[in-house]
Amino acid sequence: MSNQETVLTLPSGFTFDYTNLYGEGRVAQADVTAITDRLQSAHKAIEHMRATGEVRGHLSKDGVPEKVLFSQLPYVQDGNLNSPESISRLKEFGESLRNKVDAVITFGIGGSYLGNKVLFDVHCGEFWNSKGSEARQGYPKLFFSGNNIDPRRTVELIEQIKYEASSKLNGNSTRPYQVMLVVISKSGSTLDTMSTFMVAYDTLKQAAPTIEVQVVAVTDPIEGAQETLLHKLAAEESWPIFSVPDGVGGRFSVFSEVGLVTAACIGFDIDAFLAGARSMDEACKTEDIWHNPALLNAALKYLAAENYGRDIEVFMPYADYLKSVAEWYIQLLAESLGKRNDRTGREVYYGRTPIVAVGTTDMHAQTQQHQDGKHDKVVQFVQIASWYTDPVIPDAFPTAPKLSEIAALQLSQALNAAYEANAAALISDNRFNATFILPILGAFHLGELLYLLALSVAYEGELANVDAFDQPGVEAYKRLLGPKLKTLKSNN
Ligand SMILES: O=P(O)(O)OC[C@H]1O[C@H](O)[C@H](O)[C@@H](O)[C@@H]1O
Repeated sequence: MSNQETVLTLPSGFTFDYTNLYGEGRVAQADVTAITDRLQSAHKAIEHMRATGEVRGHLSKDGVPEKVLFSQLPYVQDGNLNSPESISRLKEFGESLRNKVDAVITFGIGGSYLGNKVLFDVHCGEFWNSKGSEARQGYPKLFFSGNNIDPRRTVELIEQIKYEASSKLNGNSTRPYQVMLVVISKSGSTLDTMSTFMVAYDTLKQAAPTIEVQVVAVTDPIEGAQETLLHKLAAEESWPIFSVPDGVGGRFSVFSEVGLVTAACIGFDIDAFLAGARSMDEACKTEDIWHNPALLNAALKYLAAENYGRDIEVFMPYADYLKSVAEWYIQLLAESLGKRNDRTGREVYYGRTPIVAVGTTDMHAQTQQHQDGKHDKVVQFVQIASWYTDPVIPDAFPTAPKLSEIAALQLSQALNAAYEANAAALISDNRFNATFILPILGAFHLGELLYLLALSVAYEGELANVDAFDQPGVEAYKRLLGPKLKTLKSNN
């Protein structure tokens, strides 16, 4: 098989290069041919999911049939979860913060955090909060909390906000420092999120009049007997509410108001992001596996695990600001596919253990294991084809020949050479790897990438016959944790 046939490039330029995953000694043509019928059934099942929201065998936490609606999110239409009206409301919300709100703290964990962090990293980078308001185009600083119950960081974040509110950093402003707490929880009562939120809310409220606190809630909008605690609280306190819609699990919610609220707070291009997701969804409507990136990715990873024992997936972008995509993917892969039972109830212990890595960073840390450890991994690279800024390495020390050797190269050339060398070294010992290539690092291609991965696990759930949309395993510790907290409180 020639190289050309193992690279799938979409009209947008988004590319899936699976040269080092498919062919002689790798996942073979015969492996794919052997599951032709199952690929077709998987495709039909996903078409059915798109059209109706129904996924065979999927039950909610309460054991009742539940729709799966994430594939509707890229389509902004009246009557859809994302409608022209809801998107306008988000944009107006974002605009209303400009030059008015100094800092936003979003509280959330799992699906209520990971996607938001991706949008923040890609749009804002590392230094957003150190920039002046003008460089942020009037959008607020943005901090994350609730992603752990860490006492030290929680206190340090609050101290930082108080420090920022001091007149020195507040541009000697006479008005109070405006802080917006965005509390995100689908279930509305997650310990990590709510405990840190309550600490911050209470402490920052006490800093009045130097600090003024507003709260926005993002939660399941359902009312009545099943209303979430956060929804009830928001209604009582008159906090604005955005929705984590029914049928959209946390790990798929970056395309819903969960991710889009954060996007609005920082001026991230919501339209381009959803357009990218939409464009990927369109590309994945063909049943021809060789032209459908999500089906192809799912099939190759499934076969690599089942037929070749490659049941660890190292997700390794060559870009600092995509590390959070790897972290987001951890939850997506682990909660969707890590299943004890298949849909018939048979014990299968399915799934691939996800690992976060970053190139080139982890070439100096993990690569030893990838190259010489067990043959049990697929390394999934992500590469950026073209960078907005790309300095040339200067010949700063001409008397040092070793350094002069790399002078005149652009940083991206050095980065790409390192990636290519890593991929080639791995495959030279039959260590499976594949690469997603984004033409540039921006909202559209990010939407393509995240949506591809989300749809891919939906396909793989079908191939492995597991429910990709539940997470019963996380209930085990929760059943122990609740009583533990009660005992602690009664002993205090
Ligand atoms: O959004 P929340 O209801 O607060 O849930 C946050 C997270 O909680 C649990 O850990 C679930 O396993 C995750 O799927 C979820 O994303």
